[in-house]
Amino acid sequence: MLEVCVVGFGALGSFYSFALERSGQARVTAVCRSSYETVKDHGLDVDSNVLGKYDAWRPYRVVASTQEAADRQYRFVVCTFKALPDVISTPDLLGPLLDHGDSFVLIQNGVGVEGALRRRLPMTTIISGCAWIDATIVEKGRLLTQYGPERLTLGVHPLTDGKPEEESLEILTDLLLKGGTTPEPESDIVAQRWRKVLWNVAYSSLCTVSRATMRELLAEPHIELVNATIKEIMGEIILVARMSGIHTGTLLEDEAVDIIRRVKPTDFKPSMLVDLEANRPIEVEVILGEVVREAAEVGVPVPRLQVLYTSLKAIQHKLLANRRQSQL
Ligand SMILES: NC(=O)C1=CN([C@@H]2O[C@H](COP(=O)(O)OP(=O)(O)OC[C@H]3O[C@@H](n4cnc5c(N)ncnc54)[C@H](OP(=O)(O)O)[C@@H]3O)[C@@H](O)[C@H]2O)C=CC1
Ligand SMILES: CC(C)(CO)C(=O)C(=O)O
Repeated sequence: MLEVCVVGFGALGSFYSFALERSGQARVTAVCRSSYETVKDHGLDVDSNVLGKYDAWRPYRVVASTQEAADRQYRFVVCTFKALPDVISTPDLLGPLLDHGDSFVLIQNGVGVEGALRRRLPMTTIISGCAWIDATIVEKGRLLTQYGPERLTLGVHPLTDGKPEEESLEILTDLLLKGGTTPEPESDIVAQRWRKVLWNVAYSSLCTVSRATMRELLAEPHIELVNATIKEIMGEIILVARMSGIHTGTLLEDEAVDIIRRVKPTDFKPSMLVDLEANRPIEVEVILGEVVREAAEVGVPVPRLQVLYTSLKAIQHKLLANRRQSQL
């Protein structure tokens, strides 16, 4: 049995833990925070389009802290907490687990999420993943719901000396396939992250600043205006990516057209809006901040991204202030 530690037992943490254990070849130590008592005492109900239904599932081990988890070596330490470098860096959050992982796996949105961990662990394998999935934890941590399809693009983040390490990626892909999910190994995960950030910068930001569901954002009276704005926002990101030498398999321009064609006016809320409504910090730095900083680095003007970034920074400021207030 392979030992796996999953830090952040929310929507994606519990979904991929369930899949990993379903492979029959891995056992998961789940590091929980607010859901610790619930998961330990009652387990988790799963209602997933991809993985099926299950009542009161418990991972192999449930612990309340990274300290408690750090009593053994793990083949994979999987990070499925929100990427919030303006709140806490990934190495600081992982704490003692940094010395207990053969490979670290980041399943998070945004670009540049690997940076801080790579600087702390220059020669350790980091697998980076972008999930295309709609999953949520409801009923105070008791129920995982997952709608529609699931896809997880995975790739090895380059080691500092540029040497590729593919074995861990093969093992992880195999476990996830056996567990019933759809991992897609990619040779250039940085490019994949830029493809995904097109969606998140455009739709997550606009839905969050306007507090609109996709149906409200894409409503008939203003759909043409929204689509034109989305194209301009994506155009800025594409220019930054091009100037930064990001090489995607297909043209980012084609990807953008495809994304706009595929989005549906449903009641879906991007995870950034879900976080805002739940008074939780939003992933503004890894979704917008990194792109805006890269734009400055390569000298590309990004006026539309600046406006979105500034608005979301102000929202984040309020969310963090509320949080400090409630902790007093
Ligand atoms: N949900 C989705 O459908 C999708 C999510 N993503 C991305 O995947 C990543 C994970 O998202 P998601 O699963 O939705 O997030 P959730 O908010 O559902 O889960 C995050 C979990 O991490 C926990 N956590 C945070 N800090 C710590 C800590 N210090 N120690 C232990 N646990 C901690 C949280 O605990 P607590 O409850 O106490 O805050 C929470 O349970 C994000 O980057 C997101 O953008 C990408 C595509 C789709
Ligand atoms: C693109 C999407 C909806 C996941 O598939 C997402 O990343 C999010 O809600 O933040």
